Parts: sequence; C-alpha cells; structure tokens
Amino acid sequence: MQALLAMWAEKFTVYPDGAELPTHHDHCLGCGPNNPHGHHLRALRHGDGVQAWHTFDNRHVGAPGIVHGGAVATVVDDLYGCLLFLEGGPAVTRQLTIEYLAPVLIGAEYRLQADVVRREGRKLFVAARATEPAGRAVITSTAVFVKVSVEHFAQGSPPGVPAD
Ligand SMILES: CCCCC/C=C\C/C=C\C/C=C\C/C=C\CCCC(=O)SCCNC(=O)CCNC(=O)[C@H](O)C(C)(C)COP(=O)(O)OP(=O)(O)OC[C@H]1O[C@@H](n2cnc3c(N)ncnc32)[C@H](O)[C@@H]1OP(=O)(O)O
Repeated sequence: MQALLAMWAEKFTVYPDGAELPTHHDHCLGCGPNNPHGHHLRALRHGDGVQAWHTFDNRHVGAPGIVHGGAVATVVDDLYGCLLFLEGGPAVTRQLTIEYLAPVLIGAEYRLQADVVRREGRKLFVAARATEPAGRAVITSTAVFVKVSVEHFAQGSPPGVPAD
C-alpha cells in the first residue's frame, strides 16, 4: 500500500492545458482501466478546470435506456477527483449534490466539466455539469471536498488484497 501511495503522490504535478490527466489507480470505479464494472473516465485539463466526454453503457442502466442516477453521481464524483490533480494534493468528497435536470441516456455522449468555485481552509467547493452536444445541461452538481493527507488512504487495503 505504501508503494501505491507514493506512486499516487507523484501524480500531483503540473499539467498543461488540454493534457490528459492520470487515473486515480487501475481499479478506480470512475477511471480505472482495469475495473470491469468501471466507467473508464478520461479527463483533460481545461483551463483551471477539467472536462471529459463520456458515454454510459448498459452496465450502468437504471430505467430502460436511462443511466442509473448513482452511476451518474459516480462519474461526477470521479471527475471532481480528477480536478484534485490540478489542486496539487488529495481531498475526499464530504458532500455531493446532483440535480438531475433531464434523463441521461445510455449510448449518448455528454460533455462533463468541473471547476473549483472557491477554497476555504481545507475545504474545496466545486461545481460540475454534463451537457448534450447541443448544449443543454442534463445534470448540474456541487460538492464539498476536504483536503486530507496521503496517509488518509492507508486506512484501506490496496486493490486485490484482501477485500475483493
Ligand atoms: C493509487 C494510490 C493508492 C492510494 C490512493 C488511492 C486512491 C485514492 C482514492 C481517492 C482519492 C481521492 C480522490 C480521487 C478519487 C476518487 C474521486 C472520488 C472521490 C471519492 O470518492 S472520496 C471517497 C468518499 N469520501 C470519503 O470517504 C470521505 C469520508 N469522510 C472523512 O474521511 C472525513 O469526514 C473527512 C476527512 C472528509 C473530514 O473529517 P475531519 O474530521 O478531518 O474534518 P471535519 O469533520 O471537521 O470537517 C472538515 C471541514 O469541513 C467542514 N464541512 C463538513 N461538512 C461540510 C459540508 N457539508 N459543507 C461545508 N463544509 C463542511 C467542517 O465544518 C470543517 O470545516 P473547518 O475546517 O472550517 O472547521
């Protein structure tokens, strides 16, 4: 686990505008390429924020043809987690709100954008939205993240040992 934490700390570096940001780790439910249940989110730096183009598939269906609201929240939460790479250090979600303005459809591509709204001590107030290609917002979100030390993550076991 310590090696994993050290590797993760290296990901908090400077990324040029437009650069693809790293994944949190290989098995991350949001962005990990080796999680068969995951969303495989890829986020790019966009100005001071992050953006991604994302298409949900039938693994994440709720009502027929419509993405499960929890799956949408997972992706938004993970996008905020990618924003942390621009903040220079780890933080964790303390509060997450999602406004589901219109159904998010399986197989349709959405543009996601997340930005820091303000910083206050250890707290990071962030906001995000997902829009259709024509520009209509289907969800908006806000969240509060609290900065933590890398050691915060030593509370869990590394992927594959022994919890799964
Ligand atoms: C490959 C490397 C391997 C290692 C790492 C691997 C992976 C890393 C994974 C995650 C890394 C993070 C992000 C990237 C990943 C994925 C993205 C998704 C993010 C997540 O999936 S992350 C998981 C879900 N998340 C949690 O698992 C958090 C559980 N929780 C806690 O661990 C504690 O709760 C903690 C530490 C957050 C705080 O605890 P605490 O005791 O330190 O602090 P406290 O309670 O005092 O709150 C502090 C200040 O926030 C204010 N405050 C509280 N609530 C507020 C609200 N609603 N609105 C406005 N302000 C609020 C207070 O008023 C106070 O403010 P003030 O400082 O001004 O007094």
